[in-house]
Amino acid sequence: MIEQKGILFILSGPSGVGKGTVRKALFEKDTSLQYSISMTTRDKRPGEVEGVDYFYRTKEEFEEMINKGQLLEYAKYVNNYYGTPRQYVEETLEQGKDVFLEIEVQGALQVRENFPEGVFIFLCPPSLDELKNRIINRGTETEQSVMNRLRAAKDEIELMDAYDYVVVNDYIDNAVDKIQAIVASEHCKRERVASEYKKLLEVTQL
Ligand SMILES: Nc1ncnc2c1ncn2[C@@H]1O[C@H](COP(=O)(O)OP(=O)(O)OP(=O)(O)O)[C@@H](O)[C@H]1O
Ligand SMILES: Nc1nc2c(ncn2[C@@H]2O[C@H](COP(=O)(O)O)[C@@H](O)[C@H]2O)c(=O)[nH]1
Repeated sequence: MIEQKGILFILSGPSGVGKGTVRKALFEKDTSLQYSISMTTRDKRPGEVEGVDYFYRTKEEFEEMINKGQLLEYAKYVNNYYGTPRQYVEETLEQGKDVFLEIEVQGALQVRENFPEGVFIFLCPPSLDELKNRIINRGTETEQSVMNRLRAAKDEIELMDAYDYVVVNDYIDNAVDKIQAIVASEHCKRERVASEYKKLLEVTQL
């Protein structure tokens, strides 16, 4: 019997495009996905909860995790560190469960190096004007932070060709449906490969 590992899905895209909103709506429909909670050095926003939205750490604590190799990927994004704790992802995949990362683009490209078999999805805004409106209307960022995030967004959007899928977040439900279809299709692909492999093993044992 061949044990199947889980699939690693990476949802990435510029700040404010709607990754968190789409991920939460997706998780209401698909309860088989496991969300990997990131670590960050940024300040907690009102309403955010330790261990739910992020693990909030000091710069020193974060750098210690980097030095101990405890992060699967990390990036410095607009003056703060963000990273994915390695242990949770590796153990959950080993248990055969799918893991879902929601991270920015530099980090996604690092994951690509270590997990080329991951499924990389770029969430794209309908336009840069709409992206700007979404970040501003969310009301979490200073004017300076909005500018920094939009500057980063232009570089990030240029890298969308490095992804397996591009989903435009025009309407939340549309984006969720498309990501659900990607998840289902990736499962079909892996099952087909596993069944071909099983047949090959049976033939070679004859
Ligand atoms: N399809 C959509 N149409 C209109 N507004 C949207 C849509 N998707 C998300 N939003 C809104 O855009 C804002 C930014 O969304 P969200 O916080 O989910 O983005 P994000 O990509 O996770 O941002 P960050 O990377 O900074 O965490 C929120 O106010 C959210 O309600
Ligand atoms: N490389 C990583 N990026 C991450 C991670 N967790 C979140 N993020 C991304 O950072 C920006 C800013 O987030 P915000 O919460 O301050 O708005 C955004 O694009 C997130 O998706 C991570 O573990 N690694």
